[in-house]
Amino acid sequence: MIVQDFFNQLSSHFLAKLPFVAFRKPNSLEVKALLQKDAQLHSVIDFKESGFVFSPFDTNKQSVLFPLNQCDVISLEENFEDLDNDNNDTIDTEIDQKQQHIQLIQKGIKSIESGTLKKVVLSRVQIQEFDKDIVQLFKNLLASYTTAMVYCWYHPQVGLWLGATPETLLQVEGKRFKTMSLAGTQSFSNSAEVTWKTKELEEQQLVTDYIVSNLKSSVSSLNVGKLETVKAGNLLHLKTKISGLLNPENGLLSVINILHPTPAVCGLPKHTAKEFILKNEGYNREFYTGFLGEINIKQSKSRNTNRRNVENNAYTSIKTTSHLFVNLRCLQIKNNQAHIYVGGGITKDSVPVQEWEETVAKTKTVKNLL
Ligand SMILES: C=C(O[C@H]1C=CC=C(C(=O)O)[C@@H]1O)C(=O)O
Repeated sequence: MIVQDFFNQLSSHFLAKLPFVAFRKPNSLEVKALLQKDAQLHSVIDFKESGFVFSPFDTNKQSVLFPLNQCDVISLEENFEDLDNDNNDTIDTEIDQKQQHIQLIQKGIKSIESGTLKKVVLSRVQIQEFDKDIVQLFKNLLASYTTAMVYCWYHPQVGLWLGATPETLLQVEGKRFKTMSLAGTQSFSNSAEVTWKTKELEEQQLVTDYIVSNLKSSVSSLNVGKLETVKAGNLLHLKTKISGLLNPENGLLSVINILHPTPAVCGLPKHTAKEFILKNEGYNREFYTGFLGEINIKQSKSRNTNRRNVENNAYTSIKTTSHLFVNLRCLQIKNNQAHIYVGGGITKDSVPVQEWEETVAKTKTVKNLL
């Protein structure tokens, strides 16, 4: 498909107030869009549906589905130029927000010191004027973040969200699954030498341990990779890849229930942290730190694509795949304003002002493109 046609279709769908999602998975050239044919709001019932899911942080609330059989699917292969948007290095001067967020972090630390809470991820929303073209903003995200899941999601009854997230929640192909423990943040300073402090190493280890111990009884051949440093925009994170085979009795829903929300976006113990967040953050996260992506998509896989082995091409198999991402580094556009959502993991060793600065650095992922 021609680039201009693809984006024109997104624009007309948006103008017609019809639901759509356009996205590009990490390190891929394919930008795909599901254009729902009518404006109906579909909910996910049991994660056995096929289509694109958009789920909130609070799973007591509704997860939205764009059912594959109700959508036109279009796609595009394009190498978007890396624009390197390091300009616009604005310093956040919202003093009220700063004091308020620091107080929230201090409350979190106090609660960790005096109770059962080990870690809590505390966040805020930063609002700024926005009156530009949505499709252009999506193109800028595509050009800037080639290793992230970049998306633009719209439903007239729910809202308009865009983001460039570095975090996979769950990838399933047949019985094979992959997930990751992603936590700990520092700014990227162009140096090959990266050192991590104990606070970040421990914060990320808590996430890895949680995922591994909770998945153990539902999977086999569990493999925990080496600790890596990964770059996401202007930030670095610690990451551990985790993979294995799902036990036959475990469907997508049961694994999502184990993983979401992970201590990378909620905390530990999960329920105490979630309660603390819902009671103290003072705003509604909505879909920030929820998850999004395709579920139960049938894909044909050729076992051998070597042309000399033509007879092997007969062994093409159909696999069901799902790929869900945690909704981070995202924003919502409402009434000509951009609502940018950012947070960070708080532990007993957190320094409130540094945690504030981390959230400021995280806003830049999307703020620099507005
Ligand atoms: C909650 C966010 O990031 C999570 C993912 C990576 C690193 C994080 C951290 O260092 O705190 C967070 O756990 C966010 O970006 O809003």
